[in-house]
Amino acid sequence: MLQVRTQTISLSSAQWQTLEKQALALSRYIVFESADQTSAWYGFGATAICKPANNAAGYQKVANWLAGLHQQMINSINPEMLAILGSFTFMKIGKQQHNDWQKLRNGYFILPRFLIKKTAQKTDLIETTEQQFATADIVQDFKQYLPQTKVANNLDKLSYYADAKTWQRHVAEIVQQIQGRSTLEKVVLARTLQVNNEMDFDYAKILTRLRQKQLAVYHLVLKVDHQLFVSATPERLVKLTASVLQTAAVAGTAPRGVEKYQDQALGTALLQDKKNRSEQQIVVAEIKRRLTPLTTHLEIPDEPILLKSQRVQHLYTPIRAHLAANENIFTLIAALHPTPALGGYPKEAALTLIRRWEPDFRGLFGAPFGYVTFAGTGEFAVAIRSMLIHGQRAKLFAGAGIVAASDPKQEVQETSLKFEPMLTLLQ
Ligand SMILES: C=C(O[C@@H]1C=C(C(=O)O)C=C[C@H]1O)C(=O)O
Repeated sequence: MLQVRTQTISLSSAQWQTLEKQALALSRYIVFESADQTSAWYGFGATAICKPANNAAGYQKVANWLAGLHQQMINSINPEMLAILGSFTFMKIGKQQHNDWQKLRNGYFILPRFLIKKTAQKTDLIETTEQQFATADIVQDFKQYLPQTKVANNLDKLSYYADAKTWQRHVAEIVQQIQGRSTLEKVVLARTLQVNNEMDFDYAKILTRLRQKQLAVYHLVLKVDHQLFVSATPERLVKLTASVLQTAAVAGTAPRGVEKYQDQALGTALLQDKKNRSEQQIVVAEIKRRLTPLTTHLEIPDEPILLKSQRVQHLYTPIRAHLAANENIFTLIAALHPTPALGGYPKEAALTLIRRWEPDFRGLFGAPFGYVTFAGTGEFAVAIRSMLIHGQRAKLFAGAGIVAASDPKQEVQETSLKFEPMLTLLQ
């Protein structure tokens, strides 16, 4: 049996800061803040957990788990008020490469013990339990549940390690393969930057900087035991409200300009650049092909526009459609992930090259991270601009789309730029 209750609450920003410090002392804490910053979910602790396993059956496993939770629910609440949150993995890969990701290696979904749902209008606290509620008062229960924390005052002393030379050679190898194989068009290759600290990283400070420094992007956080995964991504995989879905083709990258005129010039050049346009067109065409059997009223604009975040801008095509009967958010994710924005084209050939040439297992990097309500609505972002931290070590991930016309040196620069959102949270 599953018991649920909710209450509208109000939290000052000072109370929120204290609350998040306490949350980070829990063994599980999860955050999904939408890119427009008008809605957010926060999950504290866990009433139930599902590890999807990193293969295609994982989507169905989470769908079944959610349906089972729904059946056990004995009281009736608005099903939009209750959600599971979590992440799938980027892809299936050999066992030995899972080490770094520990409990996250197969993906991780949580029915939180307490949830906070924030919208522009109100903030709600939601409690779930498989037992009886501890007290009659939900706020009292929440306070008792949160651990008391000691405040760490860590002075960071950082060192960096990235093997950009080797990666550049791998990019050159892939460019050659694409040029030599008429069927292979694009491969997204990622690299990592390791940042070591003399002290443990201060997780609360990192999340404070995430809100201060990374604007107009999704904020994704998943803490399990001592590991913290963080992403500040501009990229939506899918949002489903009632029966309307929204997704996007995001690919092709240019820096932001310091001055407005520079920024506009860089944006215009990106919109006119043949290599970047073809990189992005591959994504648009493939999303269209994959969504056609699952949807009706598919709307795709002819021309991309620009999607700007703090340090980079991308070519961006917003896509809308109506969901066909019998489809749901899980079948959408299964069809869409990974789009050629993160995998490549054709998908299987690209994934084979990623397995062969990437030094690190992607884990949750580039994976679908999001929430699904008990009404079946929800949203998943693509967890790029992300890192995995464990105590004194942080591993940052960044990838770039490689096509026949790619210059390996430029791809190194592009991925360096894509490390910055996470670097600014550490420095
Ligand atoms: C893979 C990343 O980004 C993706 C690749 C892009 C590109 O190749 O231009 C642009 C946006 C994202 O779809 C990343 O940021 O790590």
